[in-house]
Amino acid sequence: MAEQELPGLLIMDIGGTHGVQESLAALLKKHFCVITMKELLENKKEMGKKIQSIFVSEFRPTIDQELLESLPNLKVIGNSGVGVDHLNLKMISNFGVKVTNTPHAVADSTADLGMALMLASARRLVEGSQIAVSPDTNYFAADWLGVEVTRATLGIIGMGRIGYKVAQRARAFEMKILYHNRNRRSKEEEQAVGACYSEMEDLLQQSDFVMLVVNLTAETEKLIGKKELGLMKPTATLINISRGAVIDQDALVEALQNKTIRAAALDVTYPEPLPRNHPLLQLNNVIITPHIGTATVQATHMMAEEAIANMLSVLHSQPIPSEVFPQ
Ligand SMILES: O=CC(=O)O
Repeated sequence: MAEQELPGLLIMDIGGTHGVQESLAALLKKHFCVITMKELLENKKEMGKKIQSIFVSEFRPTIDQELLESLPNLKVIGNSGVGVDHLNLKMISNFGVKVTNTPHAVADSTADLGMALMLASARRLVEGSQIAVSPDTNYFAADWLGVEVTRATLGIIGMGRIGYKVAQRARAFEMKILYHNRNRRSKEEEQAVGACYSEMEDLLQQSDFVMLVVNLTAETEKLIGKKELGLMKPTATLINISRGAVIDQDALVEALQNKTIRAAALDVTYPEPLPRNHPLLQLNNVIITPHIGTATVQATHMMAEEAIANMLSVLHSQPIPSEVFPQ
């Protein structure tokens, strides 16, 4: 029997700064004929016809009209990651192409990072580490006291899969957990993690730590601005593991400079990376990590596996585990 040709899959590259890790490429090659962007550009006509799917990893390749027009047989874009704000869903759907994401694979690693940022900011880990390695050995811990996470109040804004995992972890720290979400969780789910539904204003006023875990949409853009920051306690810390644009960054800079809130810990900013002279980088009450919520060996593999399952189900006309639709 003739060997069946594997469906063509476009990826940015293998290895290098913007490429897919070798081990993930090997995983993709088990199910697809992998074609890099360079190979497509070298032979647009022939390669373009072969490609039925695109694996988008770390927002690459960029999906624009020109690329979609050059791929007449494209059926699915498998995004590795949960956030799809970098994809123009409406335009893609006008080409009859489906989009999928990986909400299951990202949840644990992103929730872990949320906890890591909260703890690091509370206990001033970055400053402490800088002090420990500085040539000046004459320092006093009393000059840079942190605050405790244990038994503090955590306000989670966005109680989807990741938000809920944060609540599970926070419970082990005996935290009082408030949450705000479009849809309220069931009584059983609330009780299982000890979380209380709260209106935004109350949550902002009462929380010692406010963690943002919402998707970026037209409704959540600049969700946290001057007014919301003004409601937070001067001792409170803002943690963002969603998308930078959920915060009005100018208002955040002002709040941190004037110390109307204690600190911020941000895995996401706008833009990424920030220009080196950005005021957020000049402040010592801010921790910034370079969008590493899913940057673990385990999560990157699980994301590739989830994306593969999604893409194959589209190509085999089977029910799609995680399809995303234009709003
Ligand atoms: O940012 C990470 C994701 O969208 O999964």
